[in-house]
Amino acid sequence: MQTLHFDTLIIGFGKGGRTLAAFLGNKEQNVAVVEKSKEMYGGTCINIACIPTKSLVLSAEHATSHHPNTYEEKQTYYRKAIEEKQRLVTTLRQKSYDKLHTNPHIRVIDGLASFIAPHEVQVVLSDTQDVFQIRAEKIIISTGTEPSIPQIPGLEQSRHVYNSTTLMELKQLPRHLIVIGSSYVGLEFASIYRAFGAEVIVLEQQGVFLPAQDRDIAAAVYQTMQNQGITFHLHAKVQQIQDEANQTAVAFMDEQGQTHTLVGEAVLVATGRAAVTAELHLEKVGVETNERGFVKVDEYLRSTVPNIWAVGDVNGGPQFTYISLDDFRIIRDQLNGGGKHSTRTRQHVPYSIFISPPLSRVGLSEAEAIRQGYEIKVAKLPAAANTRVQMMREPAGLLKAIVDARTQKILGCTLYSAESNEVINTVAMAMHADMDYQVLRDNIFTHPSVSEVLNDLFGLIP
Ligand SMILES: Cc1cc2nc3c(=O)[nH]c(=O)nc-3n(C[C@H](O)[C@H](O)[C@H](O)COP(=O)(O)OP(=O)(O)OC[C@H]3O[C@@H](n4cnc5c(N)ncnc54)[C@H](O)[C@@H]3O)c2cc1C
Ligand SMILES: NC(=O)c1ccc[n+]([C@@H]2O[C@H](COP(=O)([O-])OP(=O)(O)OC[C@H]3O[C@@H](n4cnc5c(N)ncnc54)[C@H](O)[C@@H]3O)[C@@H](O)[C@H]2O)c1
Repeated sequence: MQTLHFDTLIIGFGKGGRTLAAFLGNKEQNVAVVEKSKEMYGGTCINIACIPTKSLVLSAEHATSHHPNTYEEKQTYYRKAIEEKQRLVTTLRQKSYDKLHTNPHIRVIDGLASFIAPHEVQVVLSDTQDVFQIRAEKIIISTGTEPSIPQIPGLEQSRHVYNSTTLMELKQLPRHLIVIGSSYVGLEFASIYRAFGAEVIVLEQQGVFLPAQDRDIAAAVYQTMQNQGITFHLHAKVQQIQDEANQTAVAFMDEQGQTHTLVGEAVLVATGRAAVTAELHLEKVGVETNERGFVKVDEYLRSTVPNIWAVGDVNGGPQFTYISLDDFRIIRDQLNGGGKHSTRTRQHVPYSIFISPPLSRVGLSEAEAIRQGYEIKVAKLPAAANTRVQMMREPAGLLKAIVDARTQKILGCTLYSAESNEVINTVAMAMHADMDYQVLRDNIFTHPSVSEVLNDLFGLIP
């Protein structure tokens, strides 16, 4: 069997993997990137996650602002949005491929990789099914995650059940969407499809909505989404899915043990994501995984085998593209001899759930700060206090800042407001710079802007 030799082999074309490939290629090291699907050049984010969903969020907001009346009008906006999403994804996928492909030190291989030995991987080419081996000094596992599908009778057989990838392939706007799961994926899709005009019902097995958030923030989100026409059932145990002529029936049990049946055109399963490690045959080389299949790594992302690292979702860290990118920085620092950056030095990671308006947070919630024993000062402000969001006709939302009463440092901030996905980065920067909260209270911001609300919010700290 043919064996190719490389300095570094990267399995998976995701954010961390491809950024590392470009970095090493520019240093004239020989790198192979093995990706099992041409449709996934660029990875999950570009092709089936962040980029297409956020393109749909913007298109859905545009559609809402035009108040389409009939289903046909709504359908036209939806169809155009799907086309625009596809155009964007195709462009970015090609750009991503070209960036690696045009580098003479990088070889992109379209095939499925699995381990044979700590330095050896077998590759089955996607087109021809030809098999060869790659030998590399360093190997980076960057194989990401895929939808985790619960065992529900009838789910597998149904023609109406989708995951986040397949729902976005639907060219026809479903009249009703039943969403199972109310975290990032469930809420973002509920928000998008509702804005396009579908009837949306969300089923969540937990009894608490957005359990990681303070109750006042969660209540504000719940209320706003309800006002937008989304129905929620918490404590909902989905029991069965059964197709009817052009629809499907979803039976669930409520907290009291009563069974209800919902009928709809489409069901989205948004119940989390599982590590893509089964095909790698990690057991052959002693790369250990945890009970959920994620690769076990230390703070420098080293697996249990010395020359093998894992970056991105597959290492069980937070599932965000910017974390995958930061994983690249951890590896880069090690390969450069510095090795200072690690998951332990990573701090103040912000996040946003792209509902309308987006919910963004950095640092601790009020409840977490109290649990951790801090003496705190808290400020709260309705998002509508900001003139810019009023102008944008998006006044919904609630803002909250938590400050350490002894040190005046910012412990956390939650912004449920239009543009919060941008503004939260300013707060995160202030936290990184270890600034006192008064810096945000007194900083000169442009006017009118959403960021200037930070003057008002931190000005309310007692
Ligand atoms: C619907 C949705 C929306 C999201 N929105 C956001 C967002 O707005 N912002 C954000 O930061 N994050 C978002 N995320 C999370 C983000 O997409 C992921 O954290 C990120 O893409 C993970 O990238 P990665 O580097 O781990 O690898 P991935 O990009 O997942 O790449 C892994 C690649 O490995 C390939 N592969 C797997 N096994 C093999 C094998 N054996 N051989 C060869 N190739 C293989 C796969 O085909 C895949 O292309 C979203 C996720 C979802 C599902
Ligand atoms: N804006 C973003 O950055 C963004 C957007 C989308 C996804 N993501 C990432 O993708 C990851 C996956 O997101 P997700 O929302 O799919 O998963 P998740 O793990 O965050 O949440 C899954 C939800 O489904 C519920 N659930 C599980 N099984 C259920 C069942 N049988 N019936 C009813 N409810 C059930 C859970 O209680 C939970 O609320 C997240 O970790 C996130 O980091 C990020």
